[in-house]
Amino acid sequence: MAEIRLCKLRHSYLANPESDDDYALKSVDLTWEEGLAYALLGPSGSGKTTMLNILSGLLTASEGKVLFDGRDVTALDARERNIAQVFQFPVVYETMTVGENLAFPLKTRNVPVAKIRERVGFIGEELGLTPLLNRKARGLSAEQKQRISLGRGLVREDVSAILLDEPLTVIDPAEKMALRRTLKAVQLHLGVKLIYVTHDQHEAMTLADRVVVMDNGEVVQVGSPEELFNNPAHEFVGYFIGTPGMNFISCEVDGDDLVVGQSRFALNGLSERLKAGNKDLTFGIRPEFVSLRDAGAAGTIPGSVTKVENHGDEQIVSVDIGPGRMLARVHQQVRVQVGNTVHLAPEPGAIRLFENRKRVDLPKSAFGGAS
Ligand SMILES: Nc1ncnc2c1ncn2[C@@H]1O[C@H](COP(=O)(O)OP(=O)(O)OP(=O)(O)O)[C@@H](O)[C@H]1O
Repeated sequence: MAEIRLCKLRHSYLANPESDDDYALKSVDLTWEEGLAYALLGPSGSGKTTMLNILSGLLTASEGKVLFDGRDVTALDARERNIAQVFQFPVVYETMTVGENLAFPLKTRNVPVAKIRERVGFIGEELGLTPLLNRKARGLSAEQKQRISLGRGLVREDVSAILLDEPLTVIDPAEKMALRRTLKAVQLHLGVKLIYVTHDQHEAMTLADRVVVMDNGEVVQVGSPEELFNNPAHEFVGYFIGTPGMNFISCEVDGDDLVVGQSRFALNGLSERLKAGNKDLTFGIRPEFVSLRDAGAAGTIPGSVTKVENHGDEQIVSVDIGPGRMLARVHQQVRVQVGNTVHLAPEPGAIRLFENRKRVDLPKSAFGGAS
């Protein structure tokens, strides 16, 4: 399986682009490693499909190169790149049997009959299609048809990567989980590079080894699901990943402290460095790492509860702390009501600081208690 590199890639759908705003993709440099499952995650219009189509060869980028194992394939079409693509709507031949559908990409490449039989049997088994091999595709469910689409890509031993563009969109909710599990199992078993486009963070986080987060035509961060959750490189990632997303509160440096709402956090000698830069600082903490205290203490921020949302065994508590709102995700047994005054205690090791929306690299011991 090939390593894929995108070098200085830019794409505009306009004939004469003038500013950055005219580009659907703005300068992307990215390496897709062998054998890993990737999710391409971002909101609508962020450039995911554009990137996928450039990878597959359906679209030629306005600028830049696509390299497969160092070979320049920028000018080659999808077939010459050995890329298989699975779209939102399954692409199957309705009048053919499932087995004939799976065999089709091999027949058109004149693969010997015995080999075709072997590969169709193998892939049918991998995708749970064996009992359906002799059935006509017509009348099968969308989920079964999407398995066939996937199988038509996987059946070729020389396939460089399988690109999937929101493949679960038309699948019945009850069947989504099963297909996602099959995808993950097949990817692990066959070691094929999988690139999966989605705007659903849950899908991305459960399926991928690496998530490529896109916003407004740019790659904002590439990382494992854990990295994106624990160390978002950019406020957008902190906000987009997580349910609910990360809390962001505007803050400032005063003397040796970081001031957040009415609280001061000792910065352990880092204030000079932060003062030296631009002052657009944001304090970030995930709701999962905020607990509630009845009384003020070092390391807490006072505020007034404005909303309590019940989520089964947990509740999301919304607290007005003056310069903004902070959410805490706490256990159902924590007793809290709208109007209560609470003291929010962010876990010091989980506090992140952002300067001009980008995360500041700080040692874990950066934050002391509040005073
Ligand atoms: N064929 C096209 N012609 C002109 N503009 C296009 C075309 N396809 C996409 N765009 C524009 O390029 C930008 C990126 O679109 P793209 O479809 O790549 O985003 P996306 O993240 O895949 O969004 P979605 O999740 O809605 O499919 C958008 O502003 C979109 O309007």
